[in-house]
Order: sequence, then structure tokens, then C-alpha cells
Amino acid sequence: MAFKTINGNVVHYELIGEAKAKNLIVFSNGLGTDFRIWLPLFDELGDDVSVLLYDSRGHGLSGGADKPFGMADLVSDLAGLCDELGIRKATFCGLSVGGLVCQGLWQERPDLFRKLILCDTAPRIGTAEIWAERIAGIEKNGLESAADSSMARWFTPAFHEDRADELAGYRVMMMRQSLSGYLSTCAALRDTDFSDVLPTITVPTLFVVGDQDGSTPPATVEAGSKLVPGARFEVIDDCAHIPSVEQPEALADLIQGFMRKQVN
Ligand SMILES: O=C(O)CC1=CCC(=O)O1
Repeated sequence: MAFKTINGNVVHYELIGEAKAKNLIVFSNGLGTDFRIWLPLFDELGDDVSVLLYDSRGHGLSGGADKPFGMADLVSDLAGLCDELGIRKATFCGLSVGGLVCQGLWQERPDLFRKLILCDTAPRIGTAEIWAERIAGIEKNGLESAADSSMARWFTPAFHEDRADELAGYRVMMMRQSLSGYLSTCAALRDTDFSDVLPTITVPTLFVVGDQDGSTPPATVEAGSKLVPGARFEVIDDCAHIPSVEQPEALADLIQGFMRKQVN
């Protein structure tokens, strides 16, 4: 457990391995989650990679939820954390809004990138109306009112049936997030469209999506992948929005294969 103050807010992170390692992967979490969503993946990735995990602003043990924030802040936090830890280059892997943060980081700091892995994400997620509705609903009825629909998007019916304890745990994870941090992140999603950024990406890029993803369905993710020159697109079977939890072995296989491919 480690903390740094970045942009005036505390950021919770964990660096496993070396900041300067060639095989460093930096993971960015999705809305309503914290960096623990990546932990099941590590049992599968083993010692093959060095890893930086962090909780995005207003999530997990990271601060900054006391004031409204947007995508530029989320991107600046990640850039600041990398600089503070002496990371010169890494592979960035983002889930959902974490994938948007990685796209924004490419726009601001392409020098940091070796490769890019975009999980269950797109240049634009949902529509402004959908996010405005979600914000209004939660402001009126609380985060709890969004929990069941979120779990239905995050995990397949089979996961709901066979892995009830984990489902209950991830529901608690969502409920434990700061309300204002969750709402600011929804506003960041409402206001972000990186469609013009994706065609500028010049590092090797892998897009991954669960076949039953209810938040960023395969067709949406595939359309995003077509905007990135030479990007690979892969679908994970029997999986919804969070492959690192639902199908960690399949995600690890894809990541390991992608990391092994030589660059430059
Ligand atoms: O719909 C959800 O709650 C899932 C999600 C959308 C953006 C994100 O980061 O997670």
C-alpha cells in the first residue's frame, strides 16, 4: 500500500516490480471500482511483468472527490503519478473509463507509451443523455439505486448464478466508492469523446471486450479498434464488462501474447 500526492490529492497505488522495467504495465480502473479489480489477473500473469496499479481520483483510497473533476484531471493524475515514480515508458491498460484515461494520456503524453491495451472501452462510452440520466437518478436516489443495473452490465448471468459471493463483493466495492467521486467520473464520461485521438495512436494497440459486455458491447469496441491504425481486436467468451475478474486467464493469455511481440 503506497500513497503520493499528485495535483494536490492523495493517490493510492502499488508498484510491483521496477518503474523502469521494459515490461511494465500500468492499469487504470473503471467507474465504481478500484485497483483490486486487476488482482485476479496477477495470479495468471505471474512474474512475467512489472505492474503499477492505482485508484483513479475519487475512487478506492485516492482522494480528490471533494471538488468536481473531469477527464483532464484524471489524465493529469496518471501522468503526474508516472512522472513522480520515474516511469519513462510503459504499456498502459485501461478498463472502460480507465481506457478513456489512457486515450487522453496518449493525447497529452505519447512519450510515455510503449504499447496500449484497451479493455471494454471506446472513444466515447454511451451518450451525453445516458450519463445525464444516470447522474440525475443517483443524485435523487443514491448510489444504491444504480447497483443492480451496474452488476447486470458488469457480469454475465452465469457469473450472477455461479459466483454469488464475488458478485456480492463487487457490489460492495461499488457501494463503497465516494458518491461525489462516482458522479464526477460520470460527468467526465458524459463530456469525453476521443474519436479524433484514436487515429493518431502509433504504438501497438490491443482492444479486448467481453462477448456479453452490457456497457461497451463488442460492436462498439470493434468500431473503436478500427480507428487505430493496425490495432488488434479480440473478444473474450463468457464474459461481460470486467474480464480481469470474470475471465482473468483469457485476458492474461491475450496480454502475455501481446507483450511478447517485439517493439522497435
Ligand atoms: O455502466 C457501467 O457502470 C460500467 C462503466 C461505464 C464506464 C465505466 O468505467 O464503467
